[in-house]
Amino acid sequence: MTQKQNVVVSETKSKVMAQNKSLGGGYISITRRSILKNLEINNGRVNGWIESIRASSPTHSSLSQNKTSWILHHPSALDMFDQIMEASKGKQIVMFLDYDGTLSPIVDDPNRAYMSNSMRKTVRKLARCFPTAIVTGRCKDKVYNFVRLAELYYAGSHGLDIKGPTRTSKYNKDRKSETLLFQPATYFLPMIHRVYQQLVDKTKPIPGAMVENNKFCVSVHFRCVDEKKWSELAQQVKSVLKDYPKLRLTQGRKVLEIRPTIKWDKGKALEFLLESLGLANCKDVFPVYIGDDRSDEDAFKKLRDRGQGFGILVSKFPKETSALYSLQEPNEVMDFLQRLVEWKKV
Ligand SMILES: O=P(O)(O)OC[C@H]1O[C@H](O[C@H]2O[C@H](CO)[C@@H](O)[C@H](O)[C@H]2O)[C@H](O)[C@@H](O)[C@@H]1O
Repeated sequence: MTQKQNVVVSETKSKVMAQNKSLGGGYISITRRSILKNLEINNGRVNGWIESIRASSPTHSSLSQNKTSWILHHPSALDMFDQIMEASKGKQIVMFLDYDGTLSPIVDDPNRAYMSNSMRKTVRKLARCFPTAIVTGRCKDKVYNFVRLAELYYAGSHGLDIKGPTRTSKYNKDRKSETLLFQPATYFLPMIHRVYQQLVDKTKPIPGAMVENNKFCVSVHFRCVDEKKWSELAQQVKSVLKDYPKLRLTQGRKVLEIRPTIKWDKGKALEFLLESLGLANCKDVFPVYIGDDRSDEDAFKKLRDRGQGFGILVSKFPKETSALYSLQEPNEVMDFLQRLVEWKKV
């Protein structure tokens, strides 16, 4: 056994990693391969796009064969609960929670990605026990309308729009956090707005396509677009983006995300929030980040690099990840958060 990120992991890890890498090619179906073959996006680099689709939309049956070995590498955070708590002993736990696919289940209509009342109650209790932040690709105000908990920190637009709690709790009594507002990409606002409008126009003819304005970034959803039209959609996005070298394209779960090129992501947002809490240089901090998507990997990686706390990937399928642990779905996230609350009370 070896000690990694304050938590004990099994020696089988390296073997499993090698195995996962060699099995990586099986994550995409033949049909998708042929549909995506002609795609050119991000200055003609099609490979990144295909890989992203593979990782974010794993449906191939071979995945289930890999599951057993993957779970050895990323065990369930519920199964490892006691070990996790042991590793956090004497340290300040700080909770970072992604929204879509983590606190709310993935649904076809992004405007209806509601969080359950039981999840809201659990997160409310969690925030009484530990400093808690929502870190999301969504616009901050939109995610706030879903979560409706004023005692939390919010980092919207992939961390480009950060706001402190507006209700005091034992973690922000000094009221400094109430005035916390950080927006490192305001320069991009007019550009993002223009791109949003152009994308709405360009994607209108594609049935099922939907463009979402996330303030400092834009999401082009293709969950409800026929796979035969994915290529066309990507071409339209590319045709808009070619005039905006200061914007970059990333991909989430059936969504293309247009973001400013500045070096800022969910990992940097996590670090910024630790700093705001006065915990950035503290050895006794134990940050836990839970997320389901590609953009959450920046935060998982940040925790690995810092050697503090760990990430939990929410996924039913094996995915390449820097998270240490896994949970299968938002219901399991709720169970895990509930156990944290109960543990803190004891
Ligand atoms: O960082 P996140 O909170 O995970 O935000 C990433 C994207 O989440 C939302 O889209 C995802 O959830 C939708 C609702 O379940 C689903 O329809 C979509 O296919 C998913 O990609 C959000 O709507 C996007 O703007 C975010 O970029």
